[in-house]
Amino acid sequence: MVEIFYDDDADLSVIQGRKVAVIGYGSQGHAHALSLRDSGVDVRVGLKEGSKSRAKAEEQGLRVVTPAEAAAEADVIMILAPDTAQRFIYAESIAPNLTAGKALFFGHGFNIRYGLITPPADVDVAMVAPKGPGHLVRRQYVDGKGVPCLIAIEQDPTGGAQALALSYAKAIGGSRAGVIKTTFKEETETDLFGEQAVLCGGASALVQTGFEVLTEAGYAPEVAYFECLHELKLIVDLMYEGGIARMRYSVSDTAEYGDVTRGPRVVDARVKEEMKRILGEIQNGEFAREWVAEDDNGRPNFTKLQEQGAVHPIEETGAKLRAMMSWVDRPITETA
Ligand SMILES: NC(=O)C1=CN([C@@H]2O[C@H](COP(=O)(O)OP(=O)(O)OC[C@H]3O[C@@H](n4cnc5c(N)ncnc54)[C@H](OP(=O)(O)O)[C@@H]3O)[C@@H](O)[C@H]2O)C=CC1
Ligand SMILES: CC[C@](O)(C(C)=O)C(=O)O
Ligand SMILES: [Mg+2]
Ligand SMILES: [Mg+2]
Repeated sequence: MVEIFYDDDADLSVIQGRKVAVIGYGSQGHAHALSLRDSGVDVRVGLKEGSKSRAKAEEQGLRVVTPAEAAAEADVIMILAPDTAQRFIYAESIAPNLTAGKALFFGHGFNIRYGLITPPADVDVAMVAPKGPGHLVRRQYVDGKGVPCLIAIEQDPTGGAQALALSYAKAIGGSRAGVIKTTFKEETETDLFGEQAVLCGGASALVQTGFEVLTEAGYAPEVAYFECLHELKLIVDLMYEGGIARMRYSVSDTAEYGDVTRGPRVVDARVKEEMKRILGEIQNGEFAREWVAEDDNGRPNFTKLQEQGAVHPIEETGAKLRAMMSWVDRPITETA
């Protein structure tokens, strides 16, 4: 059984008594820094000279210093820069300032799990990993709700790492929804699997392929868009609120019969075998090696695939239709 913690299990004063550095001000960084600040925590943002994010962080009332200055001032250092940049930031700016008794925090376990960062034994190493995109982490916090978080403790020389991680999770709203204790290994491997096979990779490929099948068969792209993308959110909202059972309760019998008889033909045994291969590449480090090398080489393949995705016909159809729905096409947070 996993351990789940809620607001009453976490003491906000622990993180309020520390100085926190948030390195990076992107999707997660802005959400953590603003919500920590709003929870009464002494927070500074670490960004390199000339950073594109600096103006936004300052406009939003945060003090911005360099990553090295932030790491020197703070005793809790949360790295929320891209996973592939973290080992360089760590070596240049954090390691020289990581004195005994400080805490090094991560929002995802990639660099620890794959041995790209090796902190000294006399610092706490922990993770607070929200299970949702950073902009929604912030939106939920502002709305008085929260995105569930995972916490993990890799090193605990002070004996206080878990209380500190729970307190941090409370400050960003995580313990309103629930904080599950895991390990760096479990978080990293499941997170990568989820985003590749189901949440991002699986879902995008399913939507694009469904749209292609309908439009190639001569159906209107607008009808195909509503059917394969727009309505997906409405269906997933029902799953989110009450599980697959609630979704099946709400759709017609005709839809439910099609679901249980045709769904397994789309996601069949071959797809499951491919998902297992993808999990294997995550577990044996092959994906991490490929991604780090791709980034080191200037991301040629990634850039090509991003460009292909951006010009997929579903994007043009979607942009036109979303412009007609003011409540759909909006910034994802006030601060984004
Ligand atoms: N995106 C998400 O919702 C989730 C992310 N995570 C994890 O959170 C971490 C952060 O991810 P995410 O928020 O997507 O990251 P982003 O790609 O949004 O981070 C961009 C930010 O990092 C800054 N940055 C980039 N390079 C450096 C550098 N060398 N020194 C200092 N700052 C730098 C950028 O500055 P500039 O503007 O100057 O380029 C920008 O402020 C990762 O570990 C990720 O796996 C976990 C859960 C969900
Ligand atoms: C699903 C993608 C994610 O893992 C996340 C938002 O949780 C990420 O790395 O961005
Ligand atoms: Mg994730
Ligand atoms: Mg992820």
